Amino acid sequence: MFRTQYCVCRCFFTHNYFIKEFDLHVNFNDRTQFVKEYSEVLTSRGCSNPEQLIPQLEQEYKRRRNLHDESWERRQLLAREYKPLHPHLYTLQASFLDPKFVELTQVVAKELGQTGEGLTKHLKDHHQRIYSFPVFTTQFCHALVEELANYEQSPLPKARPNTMNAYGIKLDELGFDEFVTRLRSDYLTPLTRLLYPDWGGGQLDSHKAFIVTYREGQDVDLAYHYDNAEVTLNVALNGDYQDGELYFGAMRTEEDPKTRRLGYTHHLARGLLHRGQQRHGALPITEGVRYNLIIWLRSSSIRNRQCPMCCLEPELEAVRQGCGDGFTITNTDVCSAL
Ligand SMILES: O=C(O)CCC(=O)C(=O)O
Ligand SMILES: [Fe+2]
Repeated sequence: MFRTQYCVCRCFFTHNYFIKEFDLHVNFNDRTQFVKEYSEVLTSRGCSNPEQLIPQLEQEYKRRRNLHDESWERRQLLAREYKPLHPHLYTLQASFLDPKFVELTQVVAKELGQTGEGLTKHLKDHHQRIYSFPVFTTQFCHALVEELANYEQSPLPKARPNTMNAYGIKLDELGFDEFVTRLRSDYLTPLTRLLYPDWGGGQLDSHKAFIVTYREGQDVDLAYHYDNAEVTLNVALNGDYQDGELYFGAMRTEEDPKTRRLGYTHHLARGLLHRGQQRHGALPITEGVRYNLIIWLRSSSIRNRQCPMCCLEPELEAVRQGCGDGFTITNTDVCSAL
């Protein structure tokens, strides 16, 4: 018997620590390495004493070490204690989806190909392999935002969605795991198989799904970055805010001239697909609150060969619960083989 275990790459514990005040990603092994490697650049960005940043880096290390176990515990707690405002939202139904999205995925699944009318009618090509299309009905988006606000206002614990966005909601913890898995396998995979075959688009086997929120007094923008994903879906869940556009640059492995950025304005209920390794960021909102659903779509067939964060062959560490960062190892299960 073979057993697949989900893993993280060990670089998660040492790489890509984001220092928001100085808009800098750093690697952190220990004090000496950090001071030696980053003092100069931090000083040039106005940091008077780089050593003062060490406690926050040590705290982030601890958060990362305990992340998967603590996340699993929060998930159990929320399942017991959280009272959903709209319980029906938690099971994906075709009626939540824009009929144009359903048609689009059916056209693609039937392999009518790139020239099929349903494809060109509903899928907008923004160049650089970035595509947008309708995803949900506006009624569904309104109800989901009400649900999210209900949870935000509850006294129950909330985790930051990822290492850069400090505010938002991890959807697996709130009970949306089945929902996102069905969305991924029944609707998104036909599209990603066609559009990103070279990024494992036909072999997506896990995801990390979260809501990012931007509001005055919390995060209002997001620094330029790449995702821990092969392909990313980003859906706008509301429209009552000002500004907050996305901008895209070059792929992570390519030179990135600042002059060649592609802008994108979110539209309520519309989704955007892009390669996770294409650099992007979000400009500040100037009014209101912005809620977006982000799904980092992952393919172990791609990432088991090269980690998208350290760019090396991943050094795997199994997680006890959940899907880790979507890497896998397959073990022979000795007990069941006996
Ligand atoms: O703010 C957005 O719409 C983009 C968020 C994003 O890029 C991310 O969370 O990885
Ligand atoms: Fe991103």
